[in-house]
Amino acid sequence: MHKIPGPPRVPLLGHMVAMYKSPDKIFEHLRIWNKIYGRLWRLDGAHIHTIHLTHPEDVELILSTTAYNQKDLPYTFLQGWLGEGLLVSNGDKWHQRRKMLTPAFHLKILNKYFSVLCEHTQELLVTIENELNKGKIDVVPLISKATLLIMCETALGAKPHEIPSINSYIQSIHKIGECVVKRLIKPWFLVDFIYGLSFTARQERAVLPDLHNFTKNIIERRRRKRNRNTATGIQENNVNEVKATMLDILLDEEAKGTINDKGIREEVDTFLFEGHDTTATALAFMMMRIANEPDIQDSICEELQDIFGDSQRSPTIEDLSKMKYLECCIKESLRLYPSVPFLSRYLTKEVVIAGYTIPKNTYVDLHVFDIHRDPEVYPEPEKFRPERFLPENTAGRNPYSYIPFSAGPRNCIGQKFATMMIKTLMSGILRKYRLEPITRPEDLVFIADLVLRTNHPIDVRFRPREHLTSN
Ligand code: HEM
Repeated sequence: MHKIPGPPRVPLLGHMVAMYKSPDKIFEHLRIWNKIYGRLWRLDGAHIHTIHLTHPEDVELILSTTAYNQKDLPYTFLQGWLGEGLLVSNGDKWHQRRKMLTPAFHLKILNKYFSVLCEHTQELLVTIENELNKGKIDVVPLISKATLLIMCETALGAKPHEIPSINSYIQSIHKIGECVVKRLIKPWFLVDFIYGLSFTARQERAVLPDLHNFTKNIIERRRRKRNRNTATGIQENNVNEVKATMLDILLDEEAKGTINDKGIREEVDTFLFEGHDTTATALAFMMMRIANEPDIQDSICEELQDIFGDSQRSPTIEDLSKMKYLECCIKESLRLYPSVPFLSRYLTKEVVIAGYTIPKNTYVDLHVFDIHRDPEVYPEPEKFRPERFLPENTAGRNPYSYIPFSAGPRNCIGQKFATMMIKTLMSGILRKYRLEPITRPEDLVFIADLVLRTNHPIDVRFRPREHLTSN
């Protein structure tokens, strides 16, 4: 281990001093160290040793097998909120829950969600129209609200009018993210007792009831509705409602005794966060980037014109499968702006990586953001080039050089649904509006957080397409 390169260490403190920085500086420094030390390097803080990886072959070694898919820090910092939900659980519990929840993402079920996606797209277009007079719109809160409402209705069966306090739920998630990052950079916060006494812990404790009550109310409402339907013999099929939501699958399992109320709440909290925040992040960055790439935006619109002509009709699932160029743009956007910029694993057994023997109890951080910017794999990596993802250009590329949804047995369970959401919302927006740049790619200052965020708004101007020819 001691032969592995890394930034200079301070005796006893290791790299703790180097890591004690603001969230934007941490993000920047991790990137600088990736550049200086390359494929494999090391950071130590107190008794914690972390290996940092940026090479697809090493990433494959870790992600392709269940042998190295244990999660520990920083995921354990989320346990006050997400308990032992799928994102943070390990071992048999993770395996059993993953098996239980996989049917909720079967294509047949996702297709049933499609009409809900279309309705929410229309509502988003109305919201945008109402905000046009502002001249520019910060797309992060706009899209976060839309994806949260979509997740509530599809995964949990809750209609918008049944959901209170959406804005405060979103703010509470941001607050938790800040607490996790503060806990990571202050090694004394690794001691639960010390952390518990801190102002940050008090902030975390203050927002947890908001987060938990939000989902608890939705679960209770669904339970009561199901009980009423059972009592009156109504089948959800007959009431024109999306059935077999993820929550219904969990409530069915509860009836069989394979999960309890606490387990249901853990999974609902996990899905709601993972499902809406990552997708909103992906969409927000994509809208900003497309606004800055007028030729690419024109090409997407030509494809949409070929599919829809001048019709205002709603899309169908078949239409989505024809949006090949838009799909390449989504992939290219997720390459440049992966919603989850870092992944972390905890080694429970020794592994040899790039000739170094890494002992067990070491953390392994995978730098998705920089893996996606390797100039050997993606020449001129900062350029937005959707054609990188045309089938003829991906042949022969190591699949672990593109991991916005992670990869292997612990990959993102919601990947197909996320892509469907992004395609539906993005195509709906671009059919009605031309996106024009306010925030530029070079203005972005990323910060270390649970998902990729910036320390400033991401603004875009929306110009109605019917006005374009006359203006
Ligand atoms: C663009 C949107 C999305 C992106 C980029 C994304 C990305 C990811 C990534 C990178 C992971 C692995 C995290 C890790 O190992 O630390 C993950 C896991 C997960 N994602 Fe997503 N995700 C997206 C959308 C969704 C959606 C829509 C859902 C649910 C409906 C979802 C549910 C989950 C869950 C439950 C896990 C944990 C899986 C496990 O550990 O077995 N995600 N996601």
